[in-house]
Amino acid sequence: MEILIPFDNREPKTRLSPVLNRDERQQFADAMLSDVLSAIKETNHTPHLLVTTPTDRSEKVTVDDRSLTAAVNKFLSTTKLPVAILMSDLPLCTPAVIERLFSYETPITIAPGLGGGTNALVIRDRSFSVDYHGYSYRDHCQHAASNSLAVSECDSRRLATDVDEPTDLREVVLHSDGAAATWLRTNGFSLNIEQKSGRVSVKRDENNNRE
Ligand SMILES: Nc1nc2c(ncn2[C@@H]2O[C@H](COP(=O)(O)OP(=O)(O)OP(=O)(O)O)[C@@H](O)[C@H]2O)c(=O)[nH]1
Ligand SMILES: C[C@H](OP(=O)(O)O)C(=O)O
Repeated sequence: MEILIPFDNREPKTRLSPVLNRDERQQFADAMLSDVLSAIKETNHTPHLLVTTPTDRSEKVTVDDRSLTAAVNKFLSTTKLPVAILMSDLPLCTPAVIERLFSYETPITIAPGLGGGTNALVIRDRSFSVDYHGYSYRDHCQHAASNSLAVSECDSRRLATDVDEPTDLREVVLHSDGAAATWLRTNGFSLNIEQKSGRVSVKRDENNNRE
């Protein structure tokens, strides 16, 4: 099956601005995309990048500079079904969880993100369209219900872990050895135990200042 991966690397991951400058956010977003593509390559599915600007990557590419929702819906209106949509900021994803995503037979499968987003979708019915941002998981479930489409939830920690905010970096360093984790380690990020709370966090080496 084709897996569409929307990717906009013009001004990516703005919520990581407190810890990464623009150049670093672009490198890190690109590393996360590499992890997602590496996982897909270990499956029989075919990646298809939906990008906002041309890319040198060797995968099948569609360039569309419209907003995320508009570009994905345009793609859905013309593509063959079923199709999957997988976000690029899921560096913990593995071939096994990608395969699991396809194991449900309902018209719609959704892997929700922590915080209410929609990290992955499998769409088998043409009456479905996307509406990203906010609590899009709930919106997508409601949209499916209003079209009488059954939904399966793919409940996966790895697919739920989208990297949006500085605290999410901890999950990457803890649970991955891929390109994004390597980028973080190379750029001075390591695990830390907070003295007061005993909670695990990441800290950045002082010699790796983001300025
Ligand atoms: N093609 C396309 N992809 C997008 C667009 N906006 C976001 N994406 C991709 O959609 C996925 C989820 O996006 P977000 O989590 O909001 O990531 P982001 O926009 O880079 O991060 P923030 O600036 O922090 O919101 C990622 O794979 C992004 O690269 C867009 O306008 N067009
Ligand atoms: C695209 C958006 O991502 P988030 O902002 O939740 O990471 C969503 O999943 O609706």
